[in-house]
Amino acid sequence: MPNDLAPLPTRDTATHATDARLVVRGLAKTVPGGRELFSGLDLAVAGGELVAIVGESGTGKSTLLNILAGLDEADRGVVEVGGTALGPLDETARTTLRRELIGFVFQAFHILPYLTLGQNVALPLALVSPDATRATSEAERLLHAVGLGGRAGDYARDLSGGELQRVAIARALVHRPALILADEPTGNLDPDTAARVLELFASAVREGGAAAVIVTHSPATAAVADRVLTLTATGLNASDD
Ligand SMILES: Nc1ncnc2c1ncn2[C@@H]1O[C@H](COP(=O)(O)OP(=O)(O)OP(=O)(O)O)[C@@H](O)[C@H]1O
Repeated sequence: MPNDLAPLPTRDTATHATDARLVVRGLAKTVPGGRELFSGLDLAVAGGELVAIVGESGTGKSTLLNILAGLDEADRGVVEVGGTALGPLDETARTTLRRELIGFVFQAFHILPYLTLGQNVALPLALVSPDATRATSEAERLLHAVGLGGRAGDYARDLSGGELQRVAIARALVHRPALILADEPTGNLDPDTAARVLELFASAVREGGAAAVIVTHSPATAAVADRVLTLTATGLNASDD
């Protein structure tokens, strides 16, 4: 599949020893009340690699995803996406980076109810590419892939929770982001649909060369990942199973 999106920002080779699309170093976060969610967390995710993060409720998985997205701040540490450190960026530059380099499947990143499914899915690509025809056709292709072929003209306000989740997955993939962040991406789907959508998600990540981080409680979702890491107060640990 062609990819004529803008090139990733130039990498500072002096500080990047790997080809990781996502690099996290020494991340620390203490929440009000004094509880430490993580202390000195390190993570590198390569292009085409899918990492699942699991862990008990309240260990900070969603908070970590928000920090990786530049939506929340760590107390210490560095997050680099596509070779660019988020910390020094102002809010405008962070928004631009998020738009160009990150695809989200978050509950909070709502599908817009008064746009059609096609418009919702095309939006991230339309924002970074002048080729509206391509954005429309890519959106239709991805809607078909998530089982919503022929529904591009329907309004998002009329969809079920599981249908909306599939639209969110299509929307996260459409602009071929460097990094895909997903929070329980199949949480509202029946097992068969979840398996199909996960398969699409995993092959889009591998073929498109994105780095993907998925937070999940679902063993079936974790099973498609290349690495499963468990978040505890001491950091991210490789899972035994
Ligand atoms: N800004 C904040 N102020 C106070 N507490 C916070 C803040 N952000 C996160 N927390 C707390 O940090 C903990 C981690 O929350 P988070 O939602 O990241 O956990 P999680 O591992 O994703 O949990 P779950 O699996 O239940 O979704 C929770 O106890 C939450 O209340």
